[in-house]
Amino acid sequence: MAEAQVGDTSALPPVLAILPFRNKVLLPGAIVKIRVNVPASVRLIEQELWQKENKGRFIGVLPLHDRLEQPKSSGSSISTTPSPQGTVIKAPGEKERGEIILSLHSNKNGDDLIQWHPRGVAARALELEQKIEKYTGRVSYIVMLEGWCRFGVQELISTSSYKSARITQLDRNEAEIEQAEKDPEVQVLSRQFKAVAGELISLLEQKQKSFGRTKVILESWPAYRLADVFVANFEVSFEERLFMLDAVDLRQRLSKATEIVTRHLQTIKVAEKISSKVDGQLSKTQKEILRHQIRAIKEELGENDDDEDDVVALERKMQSVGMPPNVWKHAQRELRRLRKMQPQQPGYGSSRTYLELLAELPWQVASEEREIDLVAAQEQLDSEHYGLSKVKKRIIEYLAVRKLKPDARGPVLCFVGPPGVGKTSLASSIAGALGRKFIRLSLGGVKDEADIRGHRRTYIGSMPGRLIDGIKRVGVNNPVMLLDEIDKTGSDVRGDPASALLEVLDPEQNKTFNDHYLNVPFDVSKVVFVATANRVQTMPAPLLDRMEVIELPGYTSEEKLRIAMRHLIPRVLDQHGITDQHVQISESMVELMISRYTREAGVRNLERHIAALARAAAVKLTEKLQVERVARDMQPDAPQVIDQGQGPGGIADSGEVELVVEVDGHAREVAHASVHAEPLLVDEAVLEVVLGPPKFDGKEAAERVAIPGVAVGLVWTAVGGEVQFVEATAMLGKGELHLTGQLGDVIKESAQIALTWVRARAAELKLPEAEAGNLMKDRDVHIHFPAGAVPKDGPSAGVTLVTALVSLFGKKCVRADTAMTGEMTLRGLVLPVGGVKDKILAAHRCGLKRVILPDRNRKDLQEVPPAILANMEILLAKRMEDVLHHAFETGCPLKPASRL
Ligand SMILES: Nc1ncnc2c1ncn2[C@@H]1O[C@H](COP(=O)(O)OP(=O)(O)OP(=O)(O)O)[C@@H](O)[C@H]1O
Repeated sequence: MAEAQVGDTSALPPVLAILPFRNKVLLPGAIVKIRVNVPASVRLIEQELWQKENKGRFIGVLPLHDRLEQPKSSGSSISTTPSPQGTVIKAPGEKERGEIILSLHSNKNGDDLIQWHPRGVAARALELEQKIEKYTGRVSYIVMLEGWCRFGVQELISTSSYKSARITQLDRNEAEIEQAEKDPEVQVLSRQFKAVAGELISLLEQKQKSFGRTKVILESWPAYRLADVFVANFEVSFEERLFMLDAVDLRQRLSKATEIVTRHLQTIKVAEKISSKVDGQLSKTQKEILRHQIRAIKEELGENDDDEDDVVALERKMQSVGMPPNVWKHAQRELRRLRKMQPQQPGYGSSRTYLELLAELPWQVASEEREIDLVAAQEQLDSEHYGLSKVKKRIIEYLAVRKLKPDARGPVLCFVGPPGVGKTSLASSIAGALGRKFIRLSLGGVKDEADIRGHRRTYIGSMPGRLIDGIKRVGVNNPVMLLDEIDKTGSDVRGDPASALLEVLDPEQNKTFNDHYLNVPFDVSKVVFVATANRVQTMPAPLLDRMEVIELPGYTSEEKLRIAMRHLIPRVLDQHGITDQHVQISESMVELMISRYTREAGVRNLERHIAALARAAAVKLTEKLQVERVARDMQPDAPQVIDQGQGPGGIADSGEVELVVEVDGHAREVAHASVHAEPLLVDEAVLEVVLGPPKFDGKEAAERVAIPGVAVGLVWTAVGGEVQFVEATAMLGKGELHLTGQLGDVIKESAQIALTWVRARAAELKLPEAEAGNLMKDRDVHIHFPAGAVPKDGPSAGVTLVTALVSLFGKKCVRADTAMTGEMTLRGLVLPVGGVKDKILAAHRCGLKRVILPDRNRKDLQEVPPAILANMEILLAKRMEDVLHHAFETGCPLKPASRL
């Protein structure tokens, strides 16, 4: 026999024992688990279900209302029949559905009104479990009930134990259902219901991933049965459940179920939306809570740094600096990143430093440019610098152009000259004349492009380049920026700094200068660039091309004297807090300092020596102050007034009547002592004490060339010209040439040429016979360039080498006041050399009076200050014979080749 299915009404008895469901409804197909402990119901379960022979028996589950209002329906009728077993309540006829059977159900107060619903559901027990309380022995049951089919109550019979009802079966039999399902309306409604039910299942499946079985049921079960099951499983009101229970008509049931399921679906969707929002809010709140906790922990540990507040302050600062919009966007992105990080997190520090840089850069801040006053500028230049009239003229021209066209894209001024000639201070005077801030970037030794352009932030320890760093330090975007020692940048594997400089100096590109660290463009077009270099030869051509070179030659002794008297001494004394009342340096002493203590093109060392004298005077003054203090301390009885002549020692002579001991006592004490301190009178002895014995005495050349074999040459270095001695000596040997003094290849070759030339002309030069012979065969020649630690190279030592060798073998001394320079060919031609002006200045500094130059360097003499030319004898030579003719003290064996 086929097993009965839910809804199958064939096995239903006409009378069912009634289990009341208070305010609850069991629907067909639904499964509920209930605990039964009300005595009447317990008896029902025992008698109807617990007995073995009753297995599979149906009971009726009938909803029971609590204190419902009296139904308004006039058609409702209550019929209660007292019987020996109890009261019989007559239900209305089957047609009058929805009416309620009222019953008086007495509780303790005896006044509860309860109402039986006229329709219920027959149910079977799927599981049954008896529970007996341990102490009281009370019996209860756990019953799992399955709703089977709807019934209508015809008559409710109250017995002493529990109620039962005469019923009529309501759900249709199979044939009727088949018929009903053919109704197009039912079909549409079924489809609609299944569609929303399917949607609901899919949604729930996404959330719980365990609705596989439900889907199968959805596909295989008829819609009208599913409707009951779905509604049974939702939280719907009692009234709606009752409605479903009453909905025997399939159309009614399906449309109500569709409505309920749709509503449920909407509720789930809205709930999801809300919950996702709430989730977000929650996580924000959680973050806030975490932040509070971290702060509390830090406070507890005594590390209360208000990082968050700092970030807010940083943001505010960034807002106020007026970044361009694209930079501000970029900064905000970075700020968001920073906010997400903990201060301990790697990367926090670097991100913060980066943002601080963005906040500190002067995006909008500029020095207020004042109207350029050319007269004032000229006065300022004159007051700060002696001489240099050509340079000053060019600067004034430059300023004039800027005055007419402030954004003029003129070439970058580049001051070229030896150290200490005032390149840096001229640049700062330009800044003063323009009314702009001044910043100096030292580029000496910069080999890495990243030094100019910065390291990308991916590198650990990355930094902005010097340019951006300088702009940050100076705090304005239009300073005068000095690119100091621009010739000392060199390129290697780390890139070419010069190419980065090109971008900086190019007016087309520097509007959007891109520092690798900064990673956003910065406009450096308003910066006025000025460069300095010691020499132009080493500068890359494209860089040089963008500059206007202004040469600053070294100073003559006379100029140095003027500079010292007018500028250096007053400035240095002021820097040391003293005046010319404390130290007196006469012109003759400055001259001594220039000639005996310095050998430089500029005035840097001279300034240093003056500073040493100023320090000595300061010490003297301080000592005097101390003496006065000791003296005062020794007079406890005279705290207010020191009478003239009463005080011990120096105080008695001071003529002072006031003892100063107030708040600003020190300043007044200094002033007091100042007036009466003996000035330090600088004389030769003081110079020796303070500066040490003279480094140069002017006799050096005379002493060194006193032996044959020594000649004085002139060389050129990056820091200007220098005097260089060449020493040659001969000894028994195999005719070899030895060279020492850290010489380069070119200078070694020059020595070889010189020796060959002398050997070839031994007879012509009338060198002593024996010497000439030995020179050819068994003599080794050693040529040494003193200052062996300094590398030397270049061709211009040629004539000096020949002169030294001729002196050696001719046993004649070279004139002590003569220096020479020039490259020499094997045939004896003297070729021009570079750096003539610097070389002549060097000779002048060393007290040499005569300079022998290649004839073809004649034009270079125009560059030499006339004051120097006036004091020196310049001799020009076309051939080696001319040089030798000029060089020797006691006449040269060779006749000069040309008339000079
Ligand atoms: N013509 C001058 N008049 C007054 N002072 C001068 C003059 N020339 C140089 N000085 C002073 O000499 C000192 C050195 O000058 P500065 O530093 O400008 O030299 P520099 O040429 O820039 O040297 P470097 O190449 O080493 O940087 C400064 O104190 C400067 O004021």
